[in-house]
Amino acid sequence: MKLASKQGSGPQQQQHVPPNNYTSRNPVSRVERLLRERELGDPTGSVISENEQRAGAGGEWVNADEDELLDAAVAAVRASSEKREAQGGRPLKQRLLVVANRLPVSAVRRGEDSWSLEISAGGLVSALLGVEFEAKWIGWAGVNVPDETGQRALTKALAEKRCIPVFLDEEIVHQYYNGYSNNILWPLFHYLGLPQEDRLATTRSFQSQFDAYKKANQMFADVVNQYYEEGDVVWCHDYHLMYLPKYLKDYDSKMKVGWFLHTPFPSSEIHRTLPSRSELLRSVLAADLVGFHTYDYARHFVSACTRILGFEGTPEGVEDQGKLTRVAAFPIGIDSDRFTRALELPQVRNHIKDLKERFSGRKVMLGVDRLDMIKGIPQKILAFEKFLEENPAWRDKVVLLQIAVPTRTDVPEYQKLTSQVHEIVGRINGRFGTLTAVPIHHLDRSLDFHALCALYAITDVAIVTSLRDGMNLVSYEFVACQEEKKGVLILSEFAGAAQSLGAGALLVNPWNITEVANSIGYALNMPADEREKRHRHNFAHVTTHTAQDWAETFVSELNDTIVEAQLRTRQVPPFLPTKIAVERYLQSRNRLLILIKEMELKLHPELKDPLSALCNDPKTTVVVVSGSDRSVLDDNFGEYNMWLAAENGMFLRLTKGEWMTTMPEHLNMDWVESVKHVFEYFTERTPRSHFEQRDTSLVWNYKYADVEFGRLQARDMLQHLWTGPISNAAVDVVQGSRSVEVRAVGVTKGAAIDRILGEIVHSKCMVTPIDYVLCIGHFLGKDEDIYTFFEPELPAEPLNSSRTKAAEMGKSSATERKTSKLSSVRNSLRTSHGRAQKVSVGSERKTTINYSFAGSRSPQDKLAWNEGSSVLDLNGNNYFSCAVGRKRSNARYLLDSADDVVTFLRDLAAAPRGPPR
Ligand SMILES: O=P(O)(O)OC[C@H]1O[C@H](O[C@H]2O[C@H](CO)[C@@H](O)[C@H](O)[C@H]2O)[C@H](O)[C@@H](O)[C@@H]1O
Ligand SMILES: O=c1ccn([C@@H]2O[C@H](COP(=O)(O)OP(=O)(O)O)[C@@H](O)[C@H]2O)c(=O)[nH]1
Repeated sequence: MKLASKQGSGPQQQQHVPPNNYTSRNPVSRVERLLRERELGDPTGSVISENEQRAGAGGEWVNADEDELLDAAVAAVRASSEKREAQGGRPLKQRLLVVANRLPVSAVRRGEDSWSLEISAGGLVSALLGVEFEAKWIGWAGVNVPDETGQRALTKALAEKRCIPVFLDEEIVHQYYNGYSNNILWPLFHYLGLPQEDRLATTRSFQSQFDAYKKANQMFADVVNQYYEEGDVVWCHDYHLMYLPKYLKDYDSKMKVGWFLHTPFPSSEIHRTLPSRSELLRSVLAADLVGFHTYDYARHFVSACTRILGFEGTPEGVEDQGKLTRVAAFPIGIDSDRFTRALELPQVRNHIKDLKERFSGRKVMLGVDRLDMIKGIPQKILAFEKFLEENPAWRDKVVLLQIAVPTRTDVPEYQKLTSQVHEIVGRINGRFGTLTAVPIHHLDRSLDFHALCALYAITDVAIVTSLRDGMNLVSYEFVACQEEKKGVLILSEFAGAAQSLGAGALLVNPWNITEVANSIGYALNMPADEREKRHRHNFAHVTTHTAQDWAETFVSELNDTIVEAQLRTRQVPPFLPTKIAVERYLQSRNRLLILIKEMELKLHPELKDPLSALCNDPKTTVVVVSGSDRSVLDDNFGEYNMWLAAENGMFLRLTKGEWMTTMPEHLNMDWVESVKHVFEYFTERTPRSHFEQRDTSLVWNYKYADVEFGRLQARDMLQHLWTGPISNAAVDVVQGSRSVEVRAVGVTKGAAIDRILGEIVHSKCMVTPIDYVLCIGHFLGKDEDIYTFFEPELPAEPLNSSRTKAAEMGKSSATERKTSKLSSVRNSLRTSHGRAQKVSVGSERKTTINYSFAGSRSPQDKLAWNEGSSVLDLNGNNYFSCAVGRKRSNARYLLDSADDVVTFLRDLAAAPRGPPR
């Protein structure tokens, strides 16, 4: 996947990073980085003090006490952050609301108004047990409570544990939990496909289950909303609650919402089979931050959003109309200390002793799984059978202990699995067992924490054969308990944990029974030094990547993401104050009008005369910048007295002169041939589409094709490109409304302006600095850097905005600030970077590029010309950047449509002209 880095704001700083941008562990906090990018610099400034009031990067979490295991569960939901209040020095706490389908405790009714609470089993609960937070946990208590008395009593009992129940009735649980969540989403996300929808076999259709799913999500949202206070962080968990971010944001768009998926997110090819594929993605995208266990899952999610929704995938996440949802990988961990501490407890030591005696003379193999089809339990047992079959000498020397925790027992698939596993175990024990010993000990129940720790500690070989698994914490827990024994971990390559424990484990494909059987043999015979080496590696990982880190990183990133979104000024700008823009135009001495046209270059007939008038005004320079090639610009604008910038400014000409190239040196174009193959392939398969090859880009256009089909093809094309020819190339991919463009990195309209202006200034021999800039256009988000090109030296605010008013009241000097650096710059572009050179249209001669990318120079630095003279004398009031037809933009102003542009340019042209310069 080719992704442009966000490390620099200027086009010159665009660089390419390896495709792991969805990972979250950055050395510098995201906000700091953004501040640096935005040259706000001082981390004690006003923006950061807003940031100070959040938990997160650098924040200290308050540790809660941990007594009993149940209290530990409660502590798990106690997220607290301490940050110093800007003035008083008092700590500010940020509350965290953890929302998951299941509470960390399940309720068991003891009487009309009495309840006992038990710890729920499963990875999500275990992970959060390892986290010390000051927070509330909102979820389902795993039980139907139809009566008010019961609900009241349970609410009270849970409140002591900082848990808040969501009461779901039986029918909803059937359709939402057993049905949509566990019979549809769960198998699909684990690559087991969708169940057949058979109206004759069940009254529950996909649709009714989906409706119940939405209803349940709404019920969770209602409860969250009831407890939510401004400033809280709401962390939603898992596939049960994919609608929750949307419903929460419907309540309050300012709510800080994160969503984390504990399962895999499958390839978009799998996700697209889901009838409600788009709605679910859109609802998740309402969150501010979306997290996954691995980079792969994050990448799959982003590609599902680009392919299914047609949104833009960026290195940061998914973007739609300027609204970014951050997507990142946050691999979960465990609280390893809790396990190592438990091993020291007398009752655990006793248990260990008993188990050692019980299995003395035999090597112990261990499997611990919920009895779920994704865990590959039949595959594991069949591999063990094969091993025994092929290694008779081991038959009385090894035992497999399989803990199979019953789960989702109301779902028919799980019931079938239970019978299947029992049948296989019975057969194998019958085949290889003796009167006194059986090779497989199969337990259909859960163990308590201490029993589990003892089992992990005495195990020689742990075996995890998940067919798919979000992470698999059992493998982490086993490693944490093996400091003494240094046993071997056999681990499915399809578990998320394979990415972190792969170096120390024996990785297997669970579908390959022969391979798994061989690995069992290899593990049982592994020499001590190899075991030691492998264990060391994994132990170091497990003890340093803890559940606490995971949760802190997520919450901190969520806070940062929100501050960042506020800083990221993809805002809704005000409308262009056309009257003022005309007035200022009249008052100025040297104006620059930059008109940007994307694909459709045909000039509006009513614009011909005004454009001629503007072009012929000696105090005005008009430039048309386009992604199109030279001949297209020639055909459409050749008759005017203006500058043309083709292929995003790579070629330039005054209409009276010849084309010149401003192409940077060292522009890597090695990718062209392979991209061309992909374009040819899709052109052949998409009637009425075509592609153009330009000097710095390739554009596939489907504006004349069937729109729907064209879009589908474009999404497929992007997938082909990302996974193939451009996966390592220095290119940007720009998705247009009817086009896909692949262009060399740095070929943006903003980057072009730097080079173009140098050329114009030089060739026009300007003596008067440019004191008015109008930059107006209709194009894609990627090229928006053109609007910000002039910004660093200008006040940040446009006219009419609320922030400008504040600035005008207190800091009018900002608006008056002029381009002070201009005269201090000694070397002009020309002398430092040379001149553009002429080429003729269609010429093979590609002259060397004389402008190298300009780094982080300010526009004035960029545009200083000969020895000390100024190119720009622009103050904020005379700068009008204006986006057409976009809702959000980096431009200062908006115009609704092309018609508004025509009206405005007509007004501008009709304004009285000044004397020649
Ligand atoms: O609540 P249940 O229906 O009984 O299911 C138990 C949990 O199963 C899933 O666990 C996942 O989360 C683990 C921690 O991130 C991860 O290691 C594992 O690979 C996943 O399968 C499910 O995602 C949870 O919501 C359930 O609570
Ligand atoms: O008898 C048992 C068996 C398992 N577990 C816990 O259940 C979790 C299973 O998590 P994992 O990520 O391996 O898979 P999941 O069940 O969440 O899919 C682990 O923390 C185990 O310690 C448990 O509490 N009691």
